[in-house]
Amino acid sequence: MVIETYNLTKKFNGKGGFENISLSVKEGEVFSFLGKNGAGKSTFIRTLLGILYPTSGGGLILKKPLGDVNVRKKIGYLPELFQYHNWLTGYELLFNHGLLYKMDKENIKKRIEEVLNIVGLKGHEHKKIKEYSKGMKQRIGLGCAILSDPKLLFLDEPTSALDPVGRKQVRDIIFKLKNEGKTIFLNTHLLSEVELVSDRVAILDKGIVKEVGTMRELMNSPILLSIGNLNENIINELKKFDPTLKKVGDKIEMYVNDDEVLPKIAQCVIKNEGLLYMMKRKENVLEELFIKTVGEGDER
Ligand SMILES: Nc1ncnc2c1ncn2[C@@H]1O[C@H](COP(=O)(O)OP(=O)(O)OP(=O)(O)O)[C@@H](O)[C@H]1O
Repeated sequence: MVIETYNLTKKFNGKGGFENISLSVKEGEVFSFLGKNGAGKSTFIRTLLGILYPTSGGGLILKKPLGDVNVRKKIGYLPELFQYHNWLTGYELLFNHGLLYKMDKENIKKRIEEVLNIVGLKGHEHKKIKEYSKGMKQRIGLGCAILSDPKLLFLDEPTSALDPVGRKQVRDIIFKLKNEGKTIFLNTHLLSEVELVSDRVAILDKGIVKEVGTMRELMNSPILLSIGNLNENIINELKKFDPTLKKVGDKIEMYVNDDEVLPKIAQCVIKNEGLLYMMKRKENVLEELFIKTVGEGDER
């Protein structure tokens, strides 16, 4: 495991923060922490990084106790609302970041070239950051986070402030990093991001983990089929797969939860000369689960 926590709790004078979080993150996975504003996501990352001292409980990062100074060099962190040094060029920002990591100068120069390609800023590195768009600023922030080639990356709301194009660019970088074998811990409140990039998700509500699982476990999304050219035989046979199937116009609509039955349904449709008009997963399942879990009330 790359991250393990045991009943980890951080409170501020008994309030806010998060409590009793026990979870583990495997090497190479994208693990997303999903929660409303104020749920405790940033406090959790900051506690894992050793910036905040836990109130109780503990954990391991890259097999070392939280706060271990040597581990910090192997971790990349893109904080929420990263403060950019607007007067520097992208290149200068990356270079200074490398010096902070105590990398040697030749290595920094070599790594900057790689990082500029990964974050898609090659050709823009000598512009001042004040001339960068929001998306470019977020990508140079990501560049800083990956400069030391860390095994583990913490990204705190990396796409919240971006337009759809900027979001896609950041998402593509996350995929690239995942393909390189990095482990990524992502904080977000954007459900669409979670659906697209995560292997596993935890839903955090007022500091408490309410759900955790793979996307498939959490979404367990039924599949909707619409079938026409009906006769009594086909309806009776399809009822075995979904006893609650409904007639809608001249077609039937039915739901199944298990992909394994799809070939059997296909055989039944073909045998009875039915016509398959639609087959799709039910949408917004994660949104429904999220709202059910955290409620529609205001943040705390
Ligand atoms: N330094 C602090 N002192 C006191 N309370 C704090 C401190 N930092 C966070 N909190 C409180 O802890 C709770 C969790 O805050 P946190 O910033 O971790 O939430 P979040 O899920 O990251 O939200 P957001 O998406 O708005 O950043 C909030 O109630 C917040 O007010």
